[in-house]
Amino acid sequence: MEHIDSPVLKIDDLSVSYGGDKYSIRNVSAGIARNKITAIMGPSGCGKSTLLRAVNRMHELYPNTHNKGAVYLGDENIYKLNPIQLRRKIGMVFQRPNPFPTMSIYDNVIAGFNLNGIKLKRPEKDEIVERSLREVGLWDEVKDALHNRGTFLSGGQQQRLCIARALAYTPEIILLDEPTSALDPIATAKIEDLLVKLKKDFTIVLVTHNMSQAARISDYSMFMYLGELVEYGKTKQMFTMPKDNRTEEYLTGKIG
Ligand SMILES: Nc1ncnc2c1ncn2[C@@H]1O[C@H](COP(=O)(O)OP(=O)(O)OP(=O)(O)O)[C@@H](O)[C@H]1O
Repeated sequence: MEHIDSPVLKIDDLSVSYGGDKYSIRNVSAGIARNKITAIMGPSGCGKSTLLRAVNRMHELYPNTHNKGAVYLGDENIYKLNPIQLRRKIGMVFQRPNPFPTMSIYDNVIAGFNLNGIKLKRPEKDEIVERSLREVGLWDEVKDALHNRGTFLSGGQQQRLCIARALAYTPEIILLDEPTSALDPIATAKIEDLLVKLKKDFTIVLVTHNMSQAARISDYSMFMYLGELVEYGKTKQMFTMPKDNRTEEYLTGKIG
């Protein structure tokens, strides 16, 4: 397994169950490299989303979950933090662009603050909205329509809006669960370019089914299989010289 010096996040022997003694991921340990893109790959049901959710405690939104092990953000075990505070530091973007349908573009960007009862003055809100929309390359496209609903945007624009919503909190880490699987190739390419740009300021962890996407944009890759982290290393190395048989079989299309 890849050793990461001074990781921003350290996953330590983590197992997660949605109920009973069946664990959907088992004994996962890995450091996540700061200001890099880490891809999580593997066949359907291998536990990619579960691992991603466990890193900002979104899995706890399902009933009966429990976990063993720990995840450290700096020196703090995230399971000892307040989940709302934690999700300000580790944001999440989902597969389907999900702007709040009744809210304007402007309100979508600052939704996290409003929903959590954080009061901001108008100039602060304006500043956060403009900064976040600029960061995702959407400002020029929407600056004259900020008070229109976000759902009028194209799928790719909506997904960039959802990334802007995550960035509004200036998190340390952004988790993305198959963020381009509902998008066409042009919108996908824009999101991929955006993620490569964003890694200068943020650490990115990306679940993807799309091996060529992982190869194109990630620095490190994890290969998961049946709930286990089978291989973790530099993406180039994993794609050219996988160490585990199962990784090779997945990359060559024999499993998954
Ligand atoms: N809310 C849930 N309740 C119970 N079991 C779940 C839940 N979510 C996932 N699981 C189970 O956990 C295991 C891992 O699922 P997970 O969604 O993490 O895999 P995945 O690799 O992300 O799959 P996919 O690529 O299909 O999204 C599967 O066996 C799945 O059935």
